[in-house]
Amino acid sequence: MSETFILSLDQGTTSSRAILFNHDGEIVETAQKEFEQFFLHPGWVEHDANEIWTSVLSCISEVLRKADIEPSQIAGIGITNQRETTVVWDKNTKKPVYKAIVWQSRQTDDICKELNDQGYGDVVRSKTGLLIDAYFSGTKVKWILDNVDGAREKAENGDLLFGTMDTWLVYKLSGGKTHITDYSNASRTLMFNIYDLEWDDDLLDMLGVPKSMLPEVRQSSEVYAKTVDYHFFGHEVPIAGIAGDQQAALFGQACFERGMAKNTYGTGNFMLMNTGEEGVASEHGLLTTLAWGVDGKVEYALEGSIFVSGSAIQWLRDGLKIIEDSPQSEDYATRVGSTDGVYMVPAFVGLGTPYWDSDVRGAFFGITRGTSREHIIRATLEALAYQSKDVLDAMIADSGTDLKTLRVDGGAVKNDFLMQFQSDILGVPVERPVVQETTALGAAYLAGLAVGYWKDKEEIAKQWKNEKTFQHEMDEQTREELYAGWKKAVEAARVFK
Ligand SMILES: Nc1ncnc2c1ncn2[C@@H]1O[C@H](COP(=O)(O)OP(=O)(O)O)[C@@H](O)[C@H]1O
Ligand SMILES: O=P(O)(O)OC[C@H](O)CO
Repeated sequence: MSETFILSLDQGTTSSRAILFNHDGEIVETAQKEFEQFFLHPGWVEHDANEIWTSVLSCISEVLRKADIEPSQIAGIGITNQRETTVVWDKNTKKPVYKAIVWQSRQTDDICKELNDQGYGDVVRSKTGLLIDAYFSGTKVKWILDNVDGAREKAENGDLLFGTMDTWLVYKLSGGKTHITDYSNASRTLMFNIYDLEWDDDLLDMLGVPKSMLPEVRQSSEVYAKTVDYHFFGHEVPIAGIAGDQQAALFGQACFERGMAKNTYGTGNFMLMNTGEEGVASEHGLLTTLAWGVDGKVEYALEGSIFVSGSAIQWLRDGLKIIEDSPQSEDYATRVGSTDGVYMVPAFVGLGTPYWDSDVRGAFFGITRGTSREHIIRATLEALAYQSKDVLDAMIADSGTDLKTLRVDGGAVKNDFLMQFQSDILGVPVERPVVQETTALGAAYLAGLAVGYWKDKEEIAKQWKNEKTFQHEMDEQTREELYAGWKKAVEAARVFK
């Protein structure tokens, strides 16, 4: 019999990927396609859901062609996705009624302010583990129903469906037969009660969203549907795993024990700590979220969400044009011994954890006549590490446990300077795994468990391999002084609004 593989579809903020994994959890082949970002107004970010769908299809055919395998050799498909990004479509035409509103988009800030002023904050927090912020899907659905001609009426007639990208892709792959999501994605919508594990009528009333729009919520590892055959040249492949990308990365990093944590450095930065079968309510600006539903039970995580990290490096490249590509940031940063007191606060779309301040904007501090391109670049990289220190401090305070090591992944972890500085500023070792595509790997594992490709979580945990550990070398006094400077810079940026 020929070898079989798991196909993982990673639908991210800036690109879609298809990655084939083998039984050892190794990458066999990858395909990637970027798609357009629409910035209609300052602070708005939108995607074309149809373009996303075609980008995924083209990645699937490319990966099969490059790996030279038959669709019958795919044992299962796992899907992982940029979370919260919201698409609403008409079930009769199967076409979106508006662009997909991206997680980063701030177009619902006013709706959020109004809901907060009406005093809904506490009830939202106690039911969803989130706070009322434009980041989450709920107010994005409301915005579409309020602003697209005829949308509310159609929604009330039961003609419109809502989904995050996982839901949209399963719907398309199944030929419009299956309208589902998983616990991890549902927990980011602002409409799902993470303790009762049900869509919440009070929250739906608050937002004016009809229940008929919502997908059925399923486990993160089970067979939901089969692909309609024409996408896979005559073969029906089981779609067997779904998780939001950050929860999938937690799974791919094998953080199965309570207290284990990972940090992903992509467009934004997301640190998640597994808190087991107990949802821990945060008092320090973290989110409580569902990690996954596997084997009939759900597990929870504490999460710190930072909106801008790798995208600040992209801004150095595309906005300031002072580097040609992201990896070059490391060359420049290491040409100077320090930033000479320069700090950068990358609050391009406000600040997430732990500040939750949507009005603050980015800033540089401490600039002198001697400040060079190298200092500016180094300060931007260091800001990524300081933001993660803010989150880790909140996590330690909320969970009451110190972190032994931090597992890292995402595009920017290839930057050794950043990883070393991260370890120095946190005062904990940073572990970079061999397979850094942990998001895709996590989704592959979830699908593989459902179809019996892997036996259990123990087998998966054994596959995790460390590529490099960054040990902290900075003395405590320097760490404290540097971090105190960051705190001052953030506070100063928050004053300037
Ligand atoms: N060597 C590097 N140093 C710093 N940042 C990097 C480096 N390589 C990639 N990045 C940043 O990582 C991000 C891409 O990471 P990725 O995980 O692919 O993001 P996403 O899934 O959010 O689209 C980009 O913002 C890019 O600027
Ligand atoms: O697409 P990424 O990797 O930037 O992840 C986006 C997050 O899921 C947003 O919550």
